[in-house]
Amino acid sequence: MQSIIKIESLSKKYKDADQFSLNDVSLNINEGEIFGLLGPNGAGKTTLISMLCGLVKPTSGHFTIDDLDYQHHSSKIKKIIGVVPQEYALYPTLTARENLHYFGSMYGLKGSDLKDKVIETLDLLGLLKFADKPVETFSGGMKRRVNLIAGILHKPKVLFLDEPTVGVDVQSKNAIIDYLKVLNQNGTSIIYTSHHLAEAEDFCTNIAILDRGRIYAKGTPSTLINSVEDARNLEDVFISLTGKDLRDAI
Ligand SMILES: Nc1ncnc2c1ncn2[C@@H]1O[C@H](COP(=O)(O)OP(=O)(O)OP(=O)(O)O)[C@@H](O)[C@H]1O
Repeated sequence: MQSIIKIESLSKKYKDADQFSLNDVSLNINEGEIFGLLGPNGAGKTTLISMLCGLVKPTSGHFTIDDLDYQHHSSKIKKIIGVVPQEYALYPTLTARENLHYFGSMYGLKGSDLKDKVIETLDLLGLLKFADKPVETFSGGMKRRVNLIAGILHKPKVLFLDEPTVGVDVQSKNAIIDYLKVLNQNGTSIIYTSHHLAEAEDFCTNIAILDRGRIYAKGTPSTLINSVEDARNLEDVFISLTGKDLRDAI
């Protein structure tokens, strides 16, 4: 299988921080995968995704996306990736349609291509009848779905999602996961973070468990479960690897 992302010894130490938030991480992600980055609060998941999306500069190390070196081809990389951030990246007073036309045009879409794509995806995610309502009137689950559409209008080859189902009800979660599965079947490689271990167990083809800026384990969900004695599910693996201590820190 062909690698879509190759990460070599990637590290990040934020300005004025005492410790590395990501420490010497190396990882290969294959084309066509749904790859889950799991870990406790503060493990380094957002830091890793933010570096891969070009939002945070690595302190050291190297990575390529679709064989494009991030140091020399960042603008080419930006064209082939989609990013769905943890925080809503939407204009609250604009309608869903206006928000999506704005984000689509930023990716170079225009005319009937953009108009039709917005209608099609709003419909697929159950939002077409709310297309002309301001996003500030939407529930959390509806905002999450618009946030997702904003990241995929340009049909990215690689899609990064940071906790795409946080704070939503089961119905919205299922709509989001089902839509992501369709995107993946149509050729988009997916890298996502989540705290929903049962969701990740069902959804991901491969998983890396991070803690304290390092990768503790990686493999398919079933390989990881079989590698830990008496583990019944991914949550047992997670607790066995990362322990029960709270990760409160400021
Ligand atoms: N801009 C920043 N400046 C300084 N430290 C930061 C910054 N962003 C994150 N950190 C620190 O880096 C570490 C990793 O944070 P990160 O947000 O990547 O973890 P995470 O696994 O995504 O956590 P969560 O599950 O809570 O979202 C934490 O200790 C955090 O406090």
